[in-house]
Parts: sequence; structure tokens; C-alpha cells
Amino acid sequence: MSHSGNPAPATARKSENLKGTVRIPGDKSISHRSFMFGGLAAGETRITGLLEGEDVINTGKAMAAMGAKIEKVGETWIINGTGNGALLAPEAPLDFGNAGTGCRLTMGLVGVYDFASTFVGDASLTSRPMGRVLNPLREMGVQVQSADGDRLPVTLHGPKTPNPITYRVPMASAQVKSAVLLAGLNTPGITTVIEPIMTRDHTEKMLQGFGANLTVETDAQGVRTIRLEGRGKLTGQVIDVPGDPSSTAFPLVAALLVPGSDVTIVNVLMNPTRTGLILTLQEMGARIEVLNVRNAGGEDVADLRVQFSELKGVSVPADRAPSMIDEYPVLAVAASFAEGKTVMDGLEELRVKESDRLAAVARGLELNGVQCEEGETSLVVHGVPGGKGLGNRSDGQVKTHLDHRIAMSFLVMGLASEHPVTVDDARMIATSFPEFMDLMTGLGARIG
Ligand SMILES: O=C(O)C1=C[C@@H](OP(=O)(O)O)[C@@H](O)[C@H](O)C1
Ligand SMILES: C=C(OP(=O)(O)O)C(=O)O
Repeated sequence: MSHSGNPAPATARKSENLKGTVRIPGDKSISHRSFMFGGLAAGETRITGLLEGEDVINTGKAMAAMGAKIEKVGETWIINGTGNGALLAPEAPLDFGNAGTGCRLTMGLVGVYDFASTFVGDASLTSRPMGRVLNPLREMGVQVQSADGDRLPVTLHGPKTPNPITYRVPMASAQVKSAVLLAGLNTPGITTVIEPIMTRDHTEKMLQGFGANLTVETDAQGVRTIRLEGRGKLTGQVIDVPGDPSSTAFPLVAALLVPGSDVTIVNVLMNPTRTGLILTLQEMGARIEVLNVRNAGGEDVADLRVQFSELKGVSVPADRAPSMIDEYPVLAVAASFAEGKTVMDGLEELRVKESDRLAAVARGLELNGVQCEEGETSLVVHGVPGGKGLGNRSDGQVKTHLDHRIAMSFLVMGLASEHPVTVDDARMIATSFPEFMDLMTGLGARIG
């Protein structure tokens, strides 16, 4: 799939005190899984607060193509699922657009079925490695056809009876963990996933909520063993999706950087596997008050009050990476305004996101006058408090490489730097945060 129309550049300019209270759209990870598990479970699933970004809508279309009935009535998405083990063969290739999560999790979900399913996506998704999911599926007996280097397009055909496997996830990836567990749903016996480094646990928690027999054991070293009994019954649920902490990062960092700002962000998911950015910013001296902490549908949520803050550079421990993996681009922007240097380590997974985020961030920082050092798996950013001289006087544009988080991060940068910041293409923002422009301008941000 290609994105319609021409690239749409956008520019952000130095802004004054951002003010207001905003509600962030639903969490992308939980929204994908709500469509998938709702589409698979027997009976009705009702979802409110779903993120209606392009990535999630593509997952909904894929589930509909495999037999789920999905409709929106008022503010509620109502799904009638097929029942576990009863997905239908999709008649056409499943197009996941820009979404790694949608594509990789669905490969697990349907790849083990005894029929063919084909997976395609945009230029960004087509360049991303799929072997990390295809290899465990091969062990389960799935026939795989893929392009060079295990890239899309991919066609999968499951065996008559898949083998339950024990799989140790070789990199910190919730997508790989989840793909194996979802394949286990239609596999007789116990599928076991060993996760040496904990990543977001939405698949485990939500599958338990839908009635799967799934257990998690954590040993003294923190290694998690997840066991799932295949071919059990899943039953439709009522889900209220909390606000996305990864989207929250953009207005949050903007409020920290723009002098005089005072912004409250309500209903933010505070699952500890997702809060590494907040912790890191607090260590840098950010004034972030976590208010009204509550539990909703088995997840912690809170409201965040964020005020302009003078930040100091820190060293971010490598083992924190999984809990803030999508937030490094915007952390690098925050670090550009901090006193001293910020050191980020353990960033190997950033190289295989919608773009090579480590390179994209380093080039964008350089273009806008920030000194940085890009290592193989690390980034060092030398900050300029007050943003003096930062931004771009000429008409240089940050290359976003079809990556929504690169686009939003550099637009945030332009709100606090002396000169404007322009990104070459803002269209991808609609994949994860379609309300971004309106929400930011509503707080007083000068973006256009
Ligand atoms: O499971 C998920 O919902 C996600 C897992 C992460 O990817 P990896 O598993 O590739 O780290 C993250 O970057 C992505 O935005 C969402
Ligand atoms: C990495 C991301 O998503 P995905 O892997 O689903 O494309 C992201 O949203 O930052």
C-alpha cells in the first residue's frame, strides 16, 4: 500500500505558554488487541475509547476479512467474534499499512490456520524484519513464503495440527512474544514463551480477561515464563481503552519545554511497562504531578499535570528501554533543551521501527543545530537550555521516512527552539494520533 497524495510538510514555531486540559486518544497497543481478541472471541465485545488511527483501523479491517462482525454505534465499537479457532480464510491480502503491531500479531493469530493468508503493507512496513515472527511460526509447522530477508509480502499456511513450542524471545519485543502466544491460541497443548526482559504485558492481561488459561511465572532474575493452553474458549468482553502514554509524550514534552506552560492530560495509562519516559523526565527535573491514580479495567490510569521545567541531562539505563521504546525520539528532543548531556543506551530495537529511528533522530537533531553522537546502539545529546540558535533558518526539512513519531517529535522541538522546525511529511501522524494537530494548537502551539 502507498499513502494517498503527496507528502504534506508541516512547520512548528516558537510558542508561548501552552495551557489547558486535554484527553489523549486510546492506547494503540490495547486498541489493536481489543479488535483482535474481540474479533476472535465468541459473543459480543464492546469497546469505548478505541484509538481510531489508521494502524488500528487496518487491524479492524483484517479481523472483518476473517469473519468478525464490527460496527460502531454512537461512541461504542461492537464486535461479534468468530469464536476461538474459527477464523475464516481471508479472500484478499491483508493490508496493514504502516503498522508493525497489526501485522506481526495477526501473523501469529492466523498463520497457524490450515489455509493461506497473505500480508502486505506500505514501504516502511515492507522494509521491516518479519523473521522474528516467522521463525517461531516455522517451528510450529507453518509454511512461509516471504520476500528477501523475510520481508513482506508474506504468505503463511498453517499445518493440520500446529506444534506447541517453548520459545525464548531473543530480543526485547512485545510483538514477538504476542505473535507466539496468539499462534498458541489455535494450537493444541501448552505453548510456552520465555521472556528474559519484560516488555509491555497487554497481551497476557487481556487474554486472561477474555478467559484464556494463561499463567505467568517470574523467577528471581526477572525472567518470565508465560504458559498458554491452546484451543480454549474466549468470551467477548467490555473494554474501556485508557489514553495512550506514547501519544501523551508529545504534549507532555511540549509543556515541559515551552516557558510558562501548565497542561493537564487526563486518563493516561500508567501500566509500569509503559512509564519509563515519565520516570526519566522526572529524573531530569521535570515537574510532572501524577494525580488521581485509579484502576480501570485492570490497568492503572492517572491524570498528569505538567509545568514548564528547566531540565538537566541524565544517563538513561539501558534496561529501561522496553518501558519507553517508542518515546526515545521525543526524549531526544527534550534532551536538546536540557543543561548538559543526556546519554541513551540499549537502543538496538530503534533501528527496526517505522524508520531507523536512531539515525532519523540524529540527522534531525543535526539539521536543527543540536550536537549529538550516534553510536551503534546509543545516542548522546548535548542540550542547549532555552533553545537558543536551535531550529532551522533556511528551508531545511527533517526527513521523517514515513515515521509518525519522528514527525511529531520534531514538531514539538519547533515549539521551543529559536527558529522554526519543518518536517517533510506529517501524513503518518494519522496512523497513531490523528488528533495531534488540533490538540496541540488547542493548547496554543503554533503548528501549521
Ligand atoms: O506490542 C505492541 O503493541 C508494541 C510493541 C513495541 O514493538 P516491539 O515489540 O517491536 O518492540 C512497540 O514499539 C510498538 O509500538 C507497539
Ligand atoms: C513502533 C511503533 O509501532 P508499530 O511497530 O506497530 O508500527 C510505534 O507506534 O512507535
